[in-house]
Amino acid sequence: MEDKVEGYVEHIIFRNEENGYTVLNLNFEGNDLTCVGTFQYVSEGEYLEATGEHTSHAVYGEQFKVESYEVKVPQDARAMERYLGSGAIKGVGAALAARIVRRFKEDTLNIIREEPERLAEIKGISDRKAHEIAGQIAEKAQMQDAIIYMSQYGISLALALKIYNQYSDKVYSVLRDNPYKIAEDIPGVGFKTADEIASRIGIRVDSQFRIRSGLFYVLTQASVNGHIYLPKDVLFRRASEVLQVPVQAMDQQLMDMAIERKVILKEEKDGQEEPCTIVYASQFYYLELDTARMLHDLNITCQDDHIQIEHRIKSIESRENIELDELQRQAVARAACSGLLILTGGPGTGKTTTINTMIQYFESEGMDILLAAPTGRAAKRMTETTGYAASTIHRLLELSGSVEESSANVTFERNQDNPLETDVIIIDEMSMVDINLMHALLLAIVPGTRLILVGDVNQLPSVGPGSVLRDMIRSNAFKMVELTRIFRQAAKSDIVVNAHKINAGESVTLDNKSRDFFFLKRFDVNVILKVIVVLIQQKLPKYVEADAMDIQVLAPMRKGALGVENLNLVLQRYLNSPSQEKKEKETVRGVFREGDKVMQIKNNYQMEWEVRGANNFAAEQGLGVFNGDLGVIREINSYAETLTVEYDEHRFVEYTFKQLDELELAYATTIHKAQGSEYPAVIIPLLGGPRMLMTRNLLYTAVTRARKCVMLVGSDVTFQAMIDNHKIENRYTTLAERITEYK
Ligand SMILES: Nc1ncnc2c1ncn2[C@@H]1O[C@H](COP(=O)(O)OP(=O)(O)OP(=O)(O)O)[C@@H](O)[C@H]1O
Repeated sequence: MEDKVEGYVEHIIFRNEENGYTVLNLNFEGNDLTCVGTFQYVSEGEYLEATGEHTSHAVYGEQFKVESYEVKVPQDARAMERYLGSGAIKGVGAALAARIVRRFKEDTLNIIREEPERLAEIKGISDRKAHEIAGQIAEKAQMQDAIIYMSQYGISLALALKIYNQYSDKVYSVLRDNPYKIAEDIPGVGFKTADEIASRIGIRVDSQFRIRSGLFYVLTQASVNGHIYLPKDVLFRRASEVLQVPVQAMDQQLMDMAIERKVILKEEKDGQEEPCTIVYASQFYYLELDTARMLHDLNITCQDDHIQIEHRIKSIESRENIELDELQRQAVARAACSGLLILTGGPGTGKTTTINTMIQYFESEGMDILLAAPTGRAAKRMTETTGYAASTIHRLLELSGSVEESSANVTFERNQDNPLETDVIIIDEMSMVDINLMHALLLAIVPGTRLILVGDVNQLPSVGPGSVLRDMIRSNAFKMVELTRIFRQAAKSDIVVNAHKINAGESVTLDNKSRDFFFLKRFDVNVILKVIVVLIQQKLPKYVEADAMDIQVLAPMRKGALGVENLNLVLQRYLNSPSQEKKEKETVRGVFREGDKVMQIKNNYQMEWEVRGANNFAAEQGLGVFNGDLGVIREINSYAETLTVEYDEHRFVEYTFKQLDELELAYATTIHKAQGSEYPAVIIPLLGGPRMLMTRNLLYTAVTRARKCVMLVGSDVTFQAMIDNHKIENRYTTLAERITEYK
């Protein structure tokens, strides 16, 4: 039976800001009642009239299930006092609320609204404060109305608050005229969300705003897949699928967007006979253009005495007791007299040895050198192999403000106004650097500084848009040394030798006579899973003298029986099975358990870590956990709602349960995620997969992640098919063209 109750919101016990589900205490004339329901907007101290049903809950006892409710303007003096003094109005506490109401009685709210200056009659309230209080009350009412208005179009409370904060009272006209604007203005809101809202509001499918927003959405989506632009016909075709609107309706809108400089249109040959129109989101066009210009400005050749350079290199060789090969020597000499140099080569071709000699060279010249790499793990490896401190590029540029990385709106303290003060900058793992990061890096480098870019162009391209290293090489505009010889030391390793074979498209002998490269032919998913467990639990740790946790499974895909998600479930079950002693935390994406291997999946420069000494004292503290960092869950505390992970070098990081979306199980990871990292042993399950994905450079990247042992498990047919699939991911980029225009 339906009932009505009314009273003040005494206390909000629980609230889900996403869907508005709320449990609160309602107080009416001294009696407390627990109410449960969906409240779009509610705050403590408000007076509610609710319709619903009295129920009895087994654990929580008497409750009122709210069907609908109305927020009432407080009518009597007591209600007003409670409302004002609830803490909802900044600067007004219970005592001040009591004084205000004592003076104005039932007229309090009317007076605040109509003649706010009269509040100043009360001791302790200045004219300014009086207006502030009135402003807050008006604002609250306005916000409440706006949220209720938005809720009729299915807009969640959390989103409604964001929208309101962006537009305040203009929210009505924005939603009525062009709801697609929210996709442009509010971070985290995409075309799809805006489109759903628009359809509920009744915006026409062929509205010009919808078409424009859809075109822009398709361009943005393309950049998520690495592209800088799209050919116009590809853009129209994809937009037509998304919007379900014929291509003919799009030309006019695209022209308008070009006039507004939201997009840039260019005629480009794009590898074809006839030039075709290509479309950039403006931001990307200028990213490439500026990057090309800055690269051009850095690319100066200094006049140096070649004989002296050779002499200096020789003395380093004799001091270090090495003999560089001709190309390595050329690389060092070129680095000495060029503003910009690219050094490439596969595994074991002597890149690190060359970098080390360059460092020695510049040091002997008294120059300052900075080393950096795109990921935390790559930077750590660079530090280990060179013996000099290397940082991430983000850290080098002193990322500020935002927790998020790799998006265009990240800001850096180091930029054109505050450039890096150094003579030489060496960047490793250049293949992973996307156009945003390259642009940011170049902004912080003044011409005259030497920039040395080191990488292996056959690795997978950057996750973010662009293919900077490949395009720079393709432009032929910069000095480059490509190391090709595999050194004797490295040639003993079949990992290195086979990686080069894979890269050259040659067959690899799979007779398991190797000491570090094995192929276990298995064709049944369950058998493969079992083999992987045995390898990690029993065989590999001893073989490579490492902990089971350091053996990394690398899979091509996330989905499927041999995808990362399923592998992690299986491996968690076997390698860290549930037990009384291990606490667990359930999340939407599965269970985390003490002892689990996990990975941080985004850069978080604000996250605190500490190295714990005796008695758990913090012996050292610092900031920053990076995308790809691997650790082990040491403690789950369900009272404090925290989960503690131990990362390399005994760094402990405490996550609140709310931050757990930054973590993922990491017994297995994708090959893409492993880029820039190395592990003592890797296991690569291979059993079919989409041709688009199963490429030569994916296999090459996976194999080159292993230091001591590669263990492939699965089908040799898939393995060979990957070697044969030399389809380099075709990215729509024009950095090479822009560079050439500067030549
Ligand atoms: N000029 C040289 N003479 C003799 N040995 C060399 C020379 N240059 C490098 N090496 C040896 O070859 C092996 C590979 O070299 P290095 O580690 O520099 O290559 P790399 O390209 O950085 O390899 P990776 O990418 O696999 O780390 C090492 O054992 C190194 O000592």
